[in-house]
Amino acid sequence: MTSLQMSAKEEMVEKFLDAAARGDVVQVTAHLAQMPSIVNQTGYSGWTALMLAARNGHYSVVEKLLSHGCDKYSVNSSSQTAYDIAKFWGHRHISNLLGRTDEGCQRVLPGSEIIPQENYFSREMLDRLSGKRTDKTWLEAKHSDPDTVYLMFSKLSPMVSAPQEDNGARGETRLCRFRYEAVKDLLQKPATVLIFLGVERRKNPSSSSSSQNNGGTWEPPAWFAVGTDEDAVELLKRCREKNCCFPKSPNRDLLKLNEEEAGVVAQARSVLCWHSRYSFCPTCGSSTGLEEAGYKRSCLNSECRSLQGVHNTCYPRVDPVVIMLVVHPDGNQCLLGRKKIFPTGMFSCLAGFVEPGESVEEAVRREVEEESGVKVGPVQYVSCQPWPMPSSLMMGCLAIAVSTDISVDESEIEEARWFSREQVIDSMFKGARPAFSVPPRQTIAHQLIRHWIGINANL
Ligand SMILES: NC(=O)C1=CN([C@@H]2O[C@H](COP(=O)(O)OP(=O)(O)OC[C@H]3O[C@@H](n4cnc5c(N)ncnc54)[C@H](O)[C@@H]3O)[C@@H](O)[C@H]2O)C=CC1
Ligand SMILES: [Mg+2]
Ligand SMILES: [Mg+2]
Ligand SMILES: [Mg+2]
Ligand SMILES: [Zn+2]
Repeated sequence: MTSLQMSAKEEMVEKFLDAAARGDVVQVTAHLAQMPSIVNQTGYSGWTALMLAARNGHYSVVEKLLSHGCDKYSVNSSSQTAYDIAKFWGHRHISNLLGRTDEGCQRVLPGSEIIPQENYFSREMLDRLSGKRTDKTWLEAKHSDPDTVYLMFSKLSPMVSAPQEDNGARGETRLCRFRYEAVKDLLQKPATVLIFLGVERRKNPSSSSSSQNNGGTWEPPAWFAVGTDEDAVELLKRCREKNCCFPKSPNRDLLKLNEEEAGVVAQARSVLCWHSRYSFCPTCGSSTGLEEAGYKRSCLNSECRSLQGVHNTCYPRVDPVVIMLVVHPDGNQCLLGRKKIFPTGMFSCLAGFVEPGESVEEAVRREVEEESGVKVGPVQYVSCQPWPMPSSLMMGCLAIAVSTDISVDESEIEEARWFSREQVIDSMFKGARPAFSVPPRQTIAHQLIRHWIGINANL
């Protein structure tokens, strides 16, 4: 290309940008017809036609540019999108238009089809066999089966054998497993809650297993959770393993189990938490009784409305929560926040409960805007994590910001910041001077951040 052609092209770009800034939709259309690739060009100011039209409130030019595939996520030298500019200058109709959801994931997150890692607490080691929950004969036979495994919970905490920290041992924290003989007295007590968790998924009997059903075929061992109010010190005496305890801090101690046992605990703990909170019927206040091997609680008042039809008060709760890594429109920064209760220096993904009648995508947009003031456009689901404190289901998403100014909701978030990809990599892989610390690897927050780095690494 000669210098004369270059300047002719530059001249055309400047004329196009000028038309957009003046709101001359006829001229803008003519330029786009003559040279479609002009749509995302920037002039000397580093602003696109969309930014200029947004600055001056020219709605029809903005519409025209968007209809020609203009990139609404590009940023000027101050990291502002056209959305930011329209909002700053008070052109609400334009910021609403630019804030609408549509395409955009592929541009900001190319390669986002990468399969995410499995999350902690999500592994299903047991087959839940929900059909057996109403089969009393089968369940009773399993109770006394010598292969059946019982897990013991006190105050919603499972008995574990923990490695001794003082002598530097680095063993694994493991669930203590009991046989029928060691718990049968507890099963007779009215306050005990017994939950059928499922049967092991393994297909072949090990040499020590002898469990058979009535037809004589081998069946994999069944697992139950026992929730009891008995004295914890006395309960610990029942176990032959060393260093047993009921950990005090679920948020910290339950993250030390292996993946398989963590999955079983996620199931057992959430159901036990629900029983501990639903002793009385939320509809009429009468006492409730346990049914279906621990998966139902029904009101004992025969007149109660909750006994007609399907009532969600009768079944264990799952509370949906959205958790999202918000990606800057430039694709190279992400938004992380910290709550006051976080350890010093730790930043994590924003999160919040889904409200009734709300989609996952809308919950992501609402929570991000409430907590950080940042507006989100496209939302992409990545993976989820059961979080048994007490019964959240964390739905992990990547979300693309359409605005970049931060204004935190101080009642919930102490600080929120954009971190560059380099800062995130440095913090995650313990670089020389990490800007912050990341949440532990067992959290979906950690995995979402890692997932985003993985996507970017493919650029
Ligand atoms: N696994 C992970 O990586 C992470 C897990 N989490 C979990 O997500 C949950 C939700 O995140 P937040 O930012 O606290 O939510 P949030 O931003 O919605 O604010 C929490 C507030 O929402 C209200 N709320 C609405 N529905 C509720 C419900 N069903 N249960 C309890 N409170 C409810 C309460 O006033 C509560 O204080 C947390 O409880 C936490 O356990 C949060 C961040 C990371
Ligand atoms: Mg919130
Ligand atoms: Mg929150
Ligand atoms: Mg909320
Ligand atoms: Zn009732």
